[in-house]
Amino acid sequence: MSTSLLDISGVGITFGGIRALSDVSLSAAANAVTAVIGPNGAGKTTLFNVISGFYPAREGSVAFDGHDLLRLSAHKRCDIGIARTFQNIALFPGMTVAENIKLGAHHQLKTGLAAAAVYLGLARREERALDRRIDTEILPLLDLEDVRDRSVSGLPYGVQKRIELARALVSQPKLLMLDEPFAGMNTAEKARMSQYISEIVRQTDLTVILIDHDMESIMTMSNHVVVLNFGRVIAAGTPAEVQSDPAVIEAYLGKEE
Ligand SMILES: Nc1ncnc2c1ncn2[C@@H]1O[C@H](COP(=O)(O)OP(=O)(O)OP(=O)(O)O)[C@@H](O)[C@H]1O
Repeated sequence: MSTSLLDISGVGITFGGIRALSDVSLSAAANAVTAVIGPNGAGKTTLFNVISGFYPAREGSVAFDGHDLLRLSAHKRCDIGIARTFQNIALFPGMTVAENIKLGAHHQLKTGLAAAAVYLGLARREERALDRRIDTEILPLLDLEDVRDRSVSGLPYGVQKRIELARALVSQPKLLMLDEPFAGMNTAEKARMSQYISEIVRQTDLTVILIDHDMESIMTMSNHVVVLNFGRVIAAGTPAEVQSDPAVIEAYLGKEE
């Protein structure tokens, strides 16, 4: 049996009168891909915001790698190995690809990039080690070597999404949360992105939890799928299991009269 890295149990959250999550429990197996799907407004983003610490959940518990996550600040959650990408591209267009990726590690540098810029001894060594890791590990992993020194602006959308993935990976997270990694992509870009994610999970000990609406990508690349509807878990299992689950079919297609 696979061990889980993230265990969510009985999480609930209410905004005004809206019950966004109700008694949500799920586990993300270590070194595997768990997808959270569901119709619009089902609570997927809210769940991500609870895990990453943007929303405070007062009901339930979230255990991550031996930590009681709900007690920790969002910043501390980054420090213990949780990274996240966002639905909309949030790169700095005037900076190079390597510079953008480097920003993903800034909170880990003891000396900070500002100090590194003035070449203090420790800062310089730290920055060199980071540059080396980006060049030897991160860029090859995502086939970004050729665009290393290119400005991000003007690069194709699919490449920019890969740079975001690289920026999230540079902090060497244990858990990577991907918010709609396939949104806005064409079929070829989606296929490449799902191959990259699968390959990274295969080559490293990374655990991925993602939310998206693209069923084809999710069903081909996920090990485990959790379905939310109206803030509740209505199904969980392998892609084949959830696809044939009557509650899931009803949530997406509506009940036949
Ligand atoms: N900060 C907030 N304040 C008030 N209501 C919120 C807030 N965040 C989420 N909600 C509500 O919680 C419910 C779940 O929203 P959420 O964005 O998590 O759904 P989702 O599954 O991510 O939807 P989508 O697929 O459309 O992105 C919705 O009714 C939404 O309006």
